[in-house]
Amino acid sequence: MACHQRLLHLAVRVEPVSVPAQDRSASAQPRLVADPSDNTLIARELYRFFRAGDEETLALRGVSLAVRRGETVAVIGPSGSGKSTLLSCLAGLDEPSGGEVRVNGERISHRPETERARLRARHIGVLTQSWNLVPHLSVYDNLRLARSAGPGGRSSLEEVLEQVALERRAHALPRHLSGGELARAGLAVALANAPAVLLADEPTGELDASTERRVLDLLRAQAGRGCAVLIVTHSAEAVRVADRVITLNDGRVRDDAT
Ligand SMILES: Nc1ncnc2c1ncn2[C@@H]1O[C@H](COP(=O)(O)OP(=O)(O)OP(=O)(O)O)[C@@H](O)[C@H]1O
Repeated sequence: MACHQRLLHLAVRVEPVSVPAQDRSASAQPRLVADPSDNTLIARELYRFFRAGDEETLALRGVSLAVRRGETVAVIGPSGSGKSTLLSCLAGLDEPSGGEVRVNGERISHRPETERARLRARHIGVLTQSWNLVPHLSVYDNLRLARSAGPGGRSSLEEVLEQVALERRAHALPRHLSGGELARAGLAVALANAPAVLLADEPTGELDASTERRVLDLLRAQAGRGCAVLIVTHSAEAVRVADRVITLNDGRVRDDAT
């Protein structure tokens, strides 16, 4: 069998099944808690195979994890270890080749893209370094747009802006914001629909130390409000504030409890 066929075979052979914890290796074992409803975000045995021309990569090799309500988890690992691929699969932005992702009890993987987008809008806030801001809209209008795409939330948009201490910049355009303000505006957009899960990909990469700390504090505060927060990061500070650290290596999990 050609190499890519072997990899694809391996990837699609993995069934999205519930494997008893004792049957899994310690490294792949999701941290399932006694009350399964506390596991807001669950990934089981995720595989992701890429082929670009002759180049074939198995970016995720059986990644399992769970994040509870109110928990902040940092995902670290060397460049190319699969962190962003994992986040994309968790967010339903990408489809795993095998395995499954559940958010708030609903399966988000292996569904049509429109269905994944609907589930993401309902359950997940995503924060990336591009901040997901429409450049010609004010911070407030960006927030309004994000809310119109989802189920809304109990807080008013003004309250969401207060949560990230940006109420005074509500009418500013993104290009007039500082780096820290941009990060907080991106966070406000991610929070527009009161998500149960907040996924952040290198949210503090470009920020100075004190701004970074402020953004991390805001992410942790969301966990304090009951969100399950997962941060992909290279930042030692993010690792320090996390309740738990998951290390990826070559597409596999090594779970280091902190
Ligand atoms: N769309 C794609 N097509 C082909 N290969 C991809 C694609 N996306 C990711 N990969 C490969 O999958 C592997 C994991 O990439 P990923 O971006 O997830 O790593 P990462 O840990 O986030 O890296 P970094 O810390 O540098 O951002 C890498 O070998 C990468 O080249």
